[in-house]
Amino acid sequence: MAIKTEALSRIYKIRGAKKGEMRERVALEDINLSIPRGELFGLLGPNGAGKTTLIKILTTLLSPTRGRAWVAGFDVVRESDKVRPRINMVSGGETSGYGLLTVRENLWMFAQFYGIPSRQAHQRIQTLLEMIGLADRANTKSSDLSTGLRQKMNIVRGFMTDPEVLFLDEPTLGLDVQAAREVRAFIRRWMDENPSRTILLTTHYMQEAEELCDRVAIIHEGRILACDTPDHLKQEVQHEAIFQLLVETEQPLNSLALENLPGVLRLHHQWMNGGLQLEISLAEEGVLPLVIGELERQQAHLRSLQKRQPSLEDVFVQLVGLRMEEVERERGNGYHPNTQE
Ligand SMILES: Nc1ncnc2c1ncn2[C@@H]1O[C@H](COP(=O)(O)OP(=O)(O)OP(=O)(O)O)[C@@H](O)[C@H]1O
Repeated sequence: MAIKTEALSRIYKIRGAKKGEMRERVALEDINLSIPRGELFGLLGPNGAGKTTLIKILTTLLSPTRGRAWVAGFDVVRESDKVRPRINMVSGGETSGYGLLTVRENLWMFAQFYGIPSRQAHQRIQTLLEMIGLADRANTKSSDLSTGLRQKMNIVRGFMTDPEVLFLDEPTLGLDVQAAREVRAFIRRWMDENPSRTILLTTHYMQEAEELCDRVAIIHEGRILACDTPDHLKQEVQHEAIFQLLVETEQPLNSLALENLPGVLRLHHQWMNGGLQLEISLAEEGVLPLVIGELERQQAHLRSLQKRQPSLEDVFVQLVGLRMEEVERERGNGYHPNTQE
């Protein structure tokens, strides 16, 4: 196993409202994971689910409160000195390196920190810069790079040591569609080049988990709710018929009346492009005429109707009862600026 955890838990002590009062916040509870070598494993969950805490423990930056974890066969607490040379980590949105140095100089500096022999370092930097599409900016000061290009430099920094196990915490956070696509393609290519490489990636982008990961664990409030291949996870909701409807209406929609129709499993609605977009999960397709009838009764005019395949978002909703963005909104810390959607 590249990564293994047994009943791993982490509790933070936080100040309570009263003076001197300390409270406990459970960030991870009884996490049991077995990730074999060669797997690109995704941890999918909203902000605050415990993803970063888990990565910090596995990368020896934080101690667990209970339970044990092994990375590359070594205990992350007792043998942290053996774990560290075998791993690397990249976090989305981080700014590593010095702005005054060029891309190549920054990467060279990190190669020296990591102890990579000079000739090998030069070669790896060049190969990785070409692979990720940054070779033409090698001599640009990193402070002059856009967010996307700076993140590509960080990615090269993480991959440069050719780690046995690589941890990517939200690697495409805040990137535009094109940059995110290039970073994902780079990650997949790196994995395909060597079957013994392992990546644990965290994300709250459903599509990223679905597209990139061999297996995905859905994590919420410190617990793993489901863990399987994206296809197997989606099979759980495969029997549902999911429709996207765009309606025009002058008056507020009585969504409760729609939700209470027999056979309607879930309903989500939001204003979009001047109309109201409804996403509705039905026990079977035959329920659709009832929905359309109710919309007509409410004088909501149907502008478009589309059936769509179930996604990991539907799996999340089925497990948690809310969409991921609703969980994040409820937490009150807003939604990450999601430029990819
Ligand atoms: N140093 C800390 N002290 C107290 N509570 C913390 C600390 N770090 C994280 N937490 C809390 O632990 C829980 C899990 O946080 P964590 O950062 O691991 O989640 P996450 O899934 O990585 O989300 P994000 O993407 O927002 O970092 C949250 O409730 C968070 O507020």
